[in-house]
Amino acid sequence: MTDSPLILAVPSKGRLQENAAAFFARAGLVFSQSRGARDYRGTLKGVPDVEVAFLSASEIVNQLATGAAHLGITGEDLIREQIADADQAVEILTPLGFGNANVVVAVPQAWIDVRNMADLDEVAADLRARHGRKMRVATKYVNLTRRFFAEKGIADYRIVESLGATEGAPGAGSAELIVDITTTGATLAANALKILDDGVMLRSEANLVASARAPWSERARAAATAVLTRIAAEEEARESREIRASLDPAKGQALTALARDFGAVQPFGNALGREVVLHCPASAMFDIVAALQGIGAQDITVRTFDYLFRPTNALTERLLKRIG
Ligand SMILES: Nc1ncnc2c1ncn2[C@@H]1O[C@H](COP(=O)(O)OP(=O)(O)OP(=O)(O)O)[C@@H](O)[C@H]1O
Ligand SMILES: O=P(O)(O)OC[C@H]1O[C@H](OP(=O)(O)OP(=O)(O)O)[C@H](O)[C@@H]1O
Ligand SMILES: [Mg+2]
Repeated sequence: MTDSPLILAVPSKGRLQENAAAFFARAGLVFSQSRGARDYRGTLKGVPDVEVAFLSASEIVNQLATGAAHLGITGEDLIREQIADADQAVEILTPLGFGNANVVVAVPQAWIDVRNMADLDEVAADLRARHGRKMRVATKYVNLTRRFFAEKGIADYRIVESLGATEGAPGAGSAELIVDITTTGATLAANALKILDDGVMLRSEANLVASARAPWSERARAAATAVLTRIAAEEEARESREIRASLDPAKGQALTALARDFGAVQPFGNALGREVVLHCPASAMFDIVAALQGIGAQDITVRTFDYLFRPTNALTERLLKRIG
């Protein structure tokens, strides 16, 4: 425990695998799987004290919840479904912009009069009256479903646990409706299902997640800081631009005001003679260029970075604040 390494859990299959690998690669974090591609453990090139565990998105949630892994990438849908006390057990460090999918309640398109969750009350009553049984909901999101249906005041139903091909359940007659994840809607459409108007239970995406229960040794902390520093520097770089220009030094005050107005910084100060260097949010770049032209700047160039290392970063701060 005192000097356990950092365990980093990475999706090894399914929808998140490719994007997760690309995400780490962008941050300059390259896996080495010493014993060939079927090895489920690896290391990070050039970052000591990290053990990489290649697991399914769902197993990553289990390991974060128990503390068997320190950091991992997985879907929020699985976190909310599989961990009852998610906010105690884990800290979501940042959403990653991939693996987007909604967990939804869907019913047969043929149910023309059923549009929202409240309408399910009538469906349930009808099934009971006519067939003497409960309305059945097929899903693998048992906990999310119970919570959401309770919030919507739907109580008269039964969950049929599904382990795959959930969308086929109504057609096969094993359930009346389903709760499942959807991205393009193609699978729902292929099974003649529609999402209820208020039936989006959760908008999920992949997240970088830390375990609050893992053994955060000094070694693990240092390794996590090294990993998060690279991830944050890549993100900071992607969201930033460097602007250089030639400007009359007498315009120093106007330049300082301009930088302040647009949230730009002058990393080398105001003392470069005619040379101006600004770091700015990518979104403000064209406005800043126009403003610079407005005060007489010339030969304005804009560059992107591969990495931008700040003295500290939000990811590391968030982690350290949480694990104390
Ligand atoms: N259609 C989808 N598009 C984008 N992301 C998805 C999609 N379906 C699932 N995901 C995300 O990826 C996670 C993993 O789902 P995926 O189906 O890839 O897992 P898996 O490794 O195949 O495991 P299983 O065998 O249980 O399905 C989901 O929980 C969700 O966060
Ligand atoms: O809205 P769509 O873009 O059609 O995507 C939705 C489908 O994708 C997922 O299944 P997946 O392909 O991962 O197969 P699985 O059920 O075997 O996990 C999910 O369980 C849906 O079935
Ligand atoms: Mg799947």
